[in-house]
Amino acid sequence: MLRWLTSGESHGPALVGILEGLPAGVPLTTADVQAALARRRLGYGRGARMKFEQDQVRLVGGVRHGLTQGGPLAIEVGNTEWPKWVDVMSADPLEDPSVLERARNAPLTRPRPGHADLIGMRKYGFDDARPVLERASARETATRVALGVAAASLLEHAYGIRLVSHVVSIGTVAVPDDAPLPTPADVQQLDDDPVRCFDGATSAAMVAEIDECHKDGDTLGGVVEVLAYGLPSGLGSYVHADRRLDARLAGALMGIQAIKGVEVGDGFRTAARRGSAAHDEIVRSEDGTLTRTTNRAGGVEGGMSNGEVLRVRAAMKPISTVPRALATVDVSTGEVARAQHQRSDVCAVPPAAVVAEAMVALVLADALLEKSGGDSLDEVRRNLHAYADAVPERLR
Ligand SMILES: Cc1cc2nc3c(=O)[nH]c(=O)nc-3n(C[C@H](O)[C@H](O)[C@H](O)COP(=O)(O)O)c2cc1C
Ligand SMILES: C=C(O[C@@H]1CC(C(=O)O)=C[C@@H](OP(=O)(O)O)[C@H]1O)C(=O)O
Repeated sequence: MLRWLTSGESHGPALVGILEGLPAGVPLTTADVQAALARRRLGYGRGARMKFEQDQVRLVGGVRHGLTQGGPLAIEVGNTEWPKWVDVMSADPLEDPSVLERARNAPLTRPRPGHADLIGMRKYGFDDARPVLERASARETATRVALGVAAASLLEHAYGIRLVSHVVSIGTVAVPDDAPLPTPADVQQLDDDPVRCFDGATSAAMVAEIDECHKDGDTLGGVVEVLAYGLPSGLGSYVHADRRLDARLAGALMGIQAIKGVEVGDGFRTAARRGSAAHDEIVRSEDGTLTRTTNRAGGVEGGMSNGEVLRVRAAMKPISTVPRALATVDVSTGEVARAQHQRSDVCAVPPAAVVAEAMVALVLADALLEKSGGDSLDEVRRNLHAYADAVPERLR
């Protein structure tokens, strides 16, 4: 079983992620993690913070000479902006609390609709939204992406599984339904695109939509898709609700800040179809193996991977800190007010795709290890191939 945890605040000294349950021998370097974090910073529409802040990666535990050792992996993602926040976010009591008067510490008492601010203050007993937003912030997704690198490395080195993430819509601008799916060979093109979109014309329209929205002092959401190529058949199970691969993927994707809906395969569109046009017929291909004429299910049937390309989508709501600030109440005075706003992303759908890819990697790595067992990468690989080889000819 693969377990993960993260800790840290948006403006704290660092975030920390721990991943337990990885076998020994999985390739992982500081540069791999740094590259993944750089991809998470990409995307047209992000705010000023992405330009001046840097992620500083340190592999703290679980890796030696570029290979995991079987113990918990610990990754620290330091924040170069920390010197500006040492007083406001100090873990220890301040010797001279008056420094806070000079620091960025005015209590945040105008909770932002769509954020955790108001309910977090109510629930944890704070008079100030600062501690709520510090932990609710999607800055935390940096650690998930860092841990996802180790999961993706396991998937690739154990069985050649490769993930791809891309943006399928921003606001009302969407890629055409019949647009080709990107493959692992297209990842560089996606990384180079300003909005991580595989369709050139749609990408340009998305950029224009973000510009328009920015001008209007507004924000945007959208839909991302993650694809997994090369999965073996039989990850997850139909035997119990919490073993279903689709349920685990949906839970992991819904666990990302601002994600409000998940689709597996054609998802909600399938509900409008007749059964004869909703499923994927089984045919014998020329090489003698069983295959499908379509992939509407998105690679999952009966809560298990079916050997086709996995396809999951996640819908992100528009950024909650709207520059044309929304109505709220100042909870310190009870007066009608406008929500707190300093700066914000206009649109964070492209980085959300990278975060979704990391979450899918973590779920698939967990499901893969559940199938294979194994304490070393070699053992995982051997077991997976033994399983695949043992499937009788008539079922392949
Ligand atoms: C990659 C990413 C970047 C985000 N950037 C911002 C941002 O700059 N400003 C903002 O208000 N919300 C941002 N959010 C979304 C908020 O954190 C989110 O709306 C908030 O946690 C409340 O959403 P919830 O109701 O799903 O928890 C971002 C989310 C993600 C995934
Ligand atoms: C720092 C990151 O994202 C932040 C997520 C975020 C939010 O409210 O979720 C709000 C913004 O931070 P701030 O309010 O300080 O401008 C984003 O920049 C990051 O992704 O690394």
